[in-house]
Amino acid sequence: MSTPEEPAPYGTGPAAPSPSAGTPRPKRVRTHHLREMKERGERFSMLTAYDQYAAATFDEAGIDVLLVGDSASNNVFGNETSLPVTVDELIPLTRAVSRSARRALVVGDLPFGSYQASPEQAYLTAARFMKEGGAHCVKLEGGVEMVPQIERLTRGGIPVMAHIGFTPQSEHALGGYRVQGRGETSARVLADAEAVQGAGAFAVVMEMVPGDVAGEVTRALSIPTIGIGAGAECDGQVLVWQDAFGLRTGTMARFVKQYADVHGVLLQAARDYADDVRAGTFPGPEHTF
Ligand SMILES: Nc1nc(=O)c2c([nH]1)NC[C@@H]1CN(c3ccc(C(=O)N[C@@H](CCC(=O)O)C(=O)O)cc3)CN21
Ligand SMILES: CC(C)C(=O)C(=O)O
Ligand SMILES: [Mg+2]
Repeated sequence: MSTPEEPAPYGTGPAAPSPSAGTPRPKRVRTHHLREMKERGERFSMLTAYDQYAAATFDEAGIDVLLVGDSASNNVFGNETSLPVTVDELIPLTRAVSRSARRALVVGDLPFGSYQASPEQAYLTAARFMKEGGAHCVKLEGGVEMVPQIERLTRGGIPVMAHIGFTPQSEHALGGYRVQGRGETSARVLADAEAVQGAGAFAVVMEMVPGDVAGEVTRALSIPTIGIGAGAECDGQVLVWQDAFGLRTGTMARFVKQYADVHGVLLQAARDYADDVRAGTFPGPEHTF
């Protein structure tokens, strides 16, 4: 009698080969290390990663935290916003990243609709990211209103990174891509930050918050803050890698710095290959059996 084939559970297969395969495993970054870095005044870096080679390369480069962002909705699946991406779509990407990162802390980003309804919904979703995706912790968007969810996950052994300021999953409620916490609304950002810390979050992302407000929040909190469009006073920084390394083209948010032109490199490589095939110069004798 044959049993239906089940996927191998996370961590049972051989590790995917990486550029650093064969060298001893570096010490894993853990949530408490980020807090210790804050206490020592050391900055840390976080990037998105959605697949094996990005994860292995960023890990080798010493990026401390890899976020399997719900921004995969735009940057992997081609949607216009982060709203349509599902848990079932994100979990295989999370698994690819957690299998490929040797040192970095891997964060699973809970997508829209998978945790807002209740603390129980949040726990069941987050547990899937940990069990099936191999994530070391999860991220969710929201401040004061997410306290019950953060408390539930934390009590259940799931470390939580919060995300306040501009929260893309609420872009329709917030009225578009807008800086949050200007003027008198800065009190809201500080209240959200203190609420998520009080609920047990180990870190908090602040997105599109004025630099002085982000600085004030960073000094007020004992947990590390991670900025994206939140100035230089945060304890860490995060960017979407396709933005920072120039795979994505077109208009970029002001907070993006472009470190490379991956789009240009890929475009030229693909053109050269197409030209070679058309001209009959690839494959050569050295590529032929
Ligand atoms: N590729 C990518 N990069 C991101 O940073 C990102 C995603 N995708 N997907 C999910 C969210 C959406 N995010 C966005 C998207 C656009 C702006 C933007 O256009 N900002 C403008 C307007 C700011 C304002 O009006 O004050 C800017 O100039 O920064 C910001 C954040 C951040 N996240
Ligand atoms: C931009 C970061 C913070 C994010 O949440 C994502 O990429 O999904
Ligand atoms: Mg996100």
